[in-house]
Amino acid sequence: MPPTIQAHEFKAHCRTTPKDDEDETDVHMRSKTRYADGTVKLRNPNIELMDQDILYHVALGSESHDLREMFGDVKFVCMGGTPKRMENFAHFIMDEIGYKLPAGTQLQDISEFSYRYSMYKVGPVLCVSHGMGTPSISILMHEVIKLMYHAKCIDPIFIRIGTCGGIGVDGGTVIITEDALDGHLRNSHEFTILGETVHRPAKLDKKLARELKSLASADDPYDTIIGKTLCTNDFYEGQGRLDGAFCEFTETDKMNYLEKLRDNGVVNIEMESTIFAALTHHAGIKAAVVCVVLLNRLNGDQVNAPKEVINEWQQRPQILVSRYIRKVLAQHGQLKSLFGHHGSIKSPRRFKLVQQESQAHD
Ligand SMILES: O=P(O)(O)O[C@@H]1C[C@H](O)[C@@H](CO)O1
Ligand SMILES: O=c1cc[nH]c(=O)[nH]1
Repeated sequence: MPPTIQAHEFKAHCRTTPKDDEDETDVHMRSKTRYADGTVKLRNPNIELMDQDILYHVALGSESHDLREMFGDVKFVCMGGTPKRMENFAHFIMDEIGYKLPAGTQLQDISEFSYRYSMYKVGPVLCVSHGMGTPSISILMHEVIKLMYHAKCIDPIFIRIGTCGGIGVDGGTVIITEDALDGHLRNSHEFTILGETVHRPAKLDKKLARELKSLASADDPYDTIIGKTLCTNDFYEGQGRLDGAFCEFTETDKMNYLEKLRDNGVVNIEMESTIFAALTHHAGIKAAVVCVVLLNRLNGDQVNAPKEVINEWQQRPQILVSRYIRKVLAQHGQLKSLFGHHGSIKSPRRFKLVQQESQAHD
């Protein structure tokens, strides 16, 4: 049984959140979120007092599984909305980093029996689906951050691979988030904890964003840009769409709003970036968000690109992230088979074959 913790003790333990306008230096943050050997330290003293920690929504537990043995080598946690995208990414990254599964085995959905999220592990890369919106990704992230702690992972890097609507940006463009903004254009995420409003900075790693951008190739038949991302709690009214079940504003209101976003440097809209940035920053985890644009919202609301086109677009953030993973592994002499110089990519055609294979296994 977990120990009982008095409310005032709990508050004293947990009230480490900086105020709105405060920030923490990297050194201060590191001492809060890392042990001396670089393994993840939780900002919650209750967990280590518990006999076991059940990561219910990913169907894992600190006593039922040897989490250190299973996940201790994880360096990159890649997440995206759908189970299929993350399964495809797992197959793709396996090929890209030359990772070989033990003979006679195939990739398995580790969280299959949670019936909530999907999780695949390819050597140092964990590929997890997070569902749609803040509540879904928030639950997943608490459990995955705890997983990093139980597994004693060293300095893991989290990357969200998503889709979004563009503001003055065409479908197929890849956008790396510079700052994640909430619906009030604040660079923070608003939590309600014990009935109180708490803001945590929605900070992503700027250096990582620049590094990802540097891996875009002049030969890519699409643009890769960096900009601000608006995060909303809804796809329809929350993103100023006229085509939801309800709409109580005019097209002019909508366009004025989108123009205002553009004037504030917002280039895309999605639904997870502020919570993703806030939780990773609070955990001292380096993180980035890379999304592909499905439509230019200045031209409409409906996602009407053909399925095959959308499928090809969704591979683009994955290609960029795989270049980054390959580069880091190569720097550490951990790339099992190097094909071409680091940062080079396989052709999209080859990726398609990998996807078809994985679909054939469905
Ligand atoms: O990662 P995905 O493609 O799920 O991200 C965006 C934001 C919402 O989750 C969803 C809305 O269609 O797509
Ligand atoms: O317009 C869009 C497209 C994808 N995801 C979003 O949240 N919005």
